[in-house]
Amino acid sequence: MTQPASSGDPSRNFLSVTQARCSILEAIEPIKGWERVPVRSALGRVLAQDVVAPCNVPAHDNSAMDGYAVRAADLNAVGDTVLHVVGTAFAGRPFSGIVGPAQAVRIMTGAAIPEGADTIVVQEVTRREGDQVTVPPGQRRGQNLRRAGEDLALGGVALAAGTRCGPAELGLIASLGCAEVSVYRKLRVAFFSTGDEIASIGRPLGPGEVYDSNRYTLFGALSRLGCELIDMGVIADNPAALEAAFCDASQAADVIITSGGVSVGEADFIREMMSRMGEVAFWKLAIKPGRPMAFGRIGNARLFGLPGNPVAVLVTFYQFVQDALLKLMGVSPLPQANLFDAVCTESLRKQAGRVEYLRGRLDRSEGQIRVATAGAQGSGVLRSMSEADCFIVLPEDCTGVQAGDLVKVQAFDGLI
Ligand SMILES: Nc1nc2c(c(=O)[nH]1)N[C@H]1C(S)=C(S)[C@@H](COP(=O)(O)OP(=O)(O)OC[C@H]3O[C@@H](n4cnc5c(N)ncnc54)[C@H](O)[C@@H]3O)O[C@H]1N2
Ligand code: MOO
Repeated sequence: MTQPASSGDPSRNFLSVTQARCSILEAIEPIKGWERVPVRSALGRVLAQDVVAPCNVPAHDNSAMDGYAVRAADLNAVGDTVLHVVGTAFAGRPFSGIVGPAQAVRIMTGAAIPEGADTIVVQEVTRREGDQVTVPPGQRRGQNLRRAGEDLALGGVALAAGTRCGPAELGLIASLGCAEVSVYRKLRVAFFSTGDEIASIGRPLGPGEVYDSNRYTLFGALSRLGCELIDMGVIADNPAALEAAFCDASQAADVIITSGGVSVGEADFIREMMSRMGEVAFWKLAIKPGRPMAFGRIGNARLFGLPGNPVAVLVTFYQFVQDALLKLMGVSPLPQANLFDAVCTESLRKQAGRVEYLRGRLDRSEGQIRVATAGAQGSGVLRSMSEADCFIVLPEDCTGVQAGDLVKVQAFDGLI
């Protein structure tokens, strides 16, 4: 899809947030390369192949409780049963004999169920005298047993390709005895800031300059995703330097992310350069902040030209770029947007025709989820972004909110 040139009417040619998300996700496929890595190195990585269980987990029937392994057929339905204790089974040190009629084996949690036994009686209800144990009525055949393969069955898919590995997945892979897994190679992301006024940290600001914060927010967001970063620094509003940067980035990276220069100002020629060197599918969105955001490609590299305003960078990153990167990294299915209702404690002005993302703070006290804005909402105000714990998401058709109205919020937990 290529967005038509502006007709001069500012309300036209703005792509909706939903359309933009869909066309970005439709346009990209997971990268192809993968590698074998040791289990611990798989943290945060995406499985490129199913992990098929090479054994049962647990490997053998075992006891879920400390107690006695018995034969249900021996137990009296109404009165007590006295059994002869013939041995002990520890976790890792099984009882090697067979439990015969009227016999029991002392057993610990995790120990293999001895042959002949089919039921575990929990220690607390029994009475032990010498080598005899008294079992009360009311036991159920098969109780307190963990069956071989009840967690993961031999030959079954323990983890599907596309799963992003967290702590539970590392443990699960280890529980199968696997030392290595196949994961997609790391996504290579090149990023740079643009603008003559952008100064790198470490030197005093010149007249009219601002310190580059976008490369640091992007560094943080991309590092969390586990991308291989190619930080290309700050590129001035100079066509030759920009062209060289795009050329290098498109050869080295799967994805190029820039900030600044995508609006309509006289030094905003990033977008034109992107179109000349590659292809820009669209660049004007019905969103605030983040209205000028270019999506396209240069060569084989996907391209996200984010706006310069620091909060617009973060909003567009989390609403469009992050899921696109996850899809490229092989994640399937993509995480669901964590949207829920909250009572807005203040009135908010809103212009129809665009989705607005306000920085909010949630209050979950007193049995109700409430939200208020987290300070000044200008697109350059990073402080309120840092103090926020959610976005308040006001849909396109909303024309304002009264205090006490329900609004949709998107918590930063799991998103940022
Ligand atoms: N006539 C119009 N002007 C603007 C429009 C518009 O539609 N018509 N859109 C506004 C919106 S919305 C945004 S967002 C900005 C985005 O413009 P650019 O992507 O061209 O961004 P710049 O002009 O380069 O910078 C905007 C702002 O952000 C500061 N900035 C840029 N890079 C960084 C950085 N790496 N670290 C910190 N701060 C940065 C820059 O100094 C500017 O203040 O355009 C509006 N204008
Ligand atoms: O959309 Mo701009 O990103 O409002 O500041």
